Amino acid sequence: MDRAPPPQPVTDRTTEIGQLISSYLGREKNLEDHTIHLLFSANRWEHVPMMKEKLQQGITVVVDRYAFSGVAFTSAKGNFGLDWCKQPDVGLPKPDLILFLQLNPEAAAERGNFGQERYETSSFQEKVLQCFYCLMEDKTLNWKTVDASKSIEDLHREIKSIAKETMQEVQNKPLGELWK
Ligand SMILES: Nc1ncnc2c1ncn2[C@@H]1O[C@H](COP(=O)(O)OP(=O)(O)O)[C@@H](O)[C@H]1O
Ligand SMILES: Cc1cn([C@H]2C[C@H](O)[C@@H](COP(=O)(O)OP(=O)(O)O)O2)c(=O)[nH]c1=O
Ligand SMILES: [Mg+2]
Repeated sequence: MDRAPPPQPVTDRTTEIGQLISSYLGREKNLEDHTIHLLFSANRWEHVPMMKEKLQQGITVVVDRYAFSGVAFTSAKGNFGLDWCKQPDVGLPKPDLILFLQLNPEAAAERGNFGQERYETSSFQEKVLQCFYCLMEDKTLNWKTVDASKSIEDLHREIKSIAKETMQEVQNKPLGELWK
């Protein structure tokens, strides 16, 4: 059996920055668009020492969303250049694999937990999706798309297999820096 630690979510809503983000997403607090973008990035940077420590110990780090959501969500607002959006996250630990779980919006809506928070509207999500497609054109990153309409068990099996393959491939490679 694998004894991997539980995945670390990044948006971590427990830090002071995370609490600001959480109240913004819950519409309790309004923040200017540049400000929230930088807070999301800061919330990643505050985890970098811990991530590097784990990686140095040979632990595989699994991150939910990461800088790609940062760029996709802010650039979907329409008044931000892609370069500006990427800049605060330049130099973060570079992922060896980025899994994009593809699911059509109707199926996603049926799964519940949709529509409460800021950004959770179909029209905005459609713009975010286009921004993700744009990010996926970057061939210096190892994007893999998986079909998320499968059952949790089948999806788990597929992801585990891709992850194991990647772990083999990169075990002797140095850690890279994102977008550098
Ligand atoms: N492959 C799957 N098949 C069926 N239901 C799923 C699958 N993956 C997630 N779910 C369910 O869909 C809901 C939303 O999933 P989640 O991963 O939390 O999405 P998000 O991060 O986009 O909010 C949860 O109730 C979860 O149990
Ligand atoms: C990580 C990140 C998420 N987001 C958005 C995507 C989500 O709408 C929201 C919260 O993300 P998250 O806390 O990962 O929740 P979930 O995946 O369960 O919806 O914040 C950004 O706008 N920028 C970011 O840098
Ligand atoms: Mg999520």
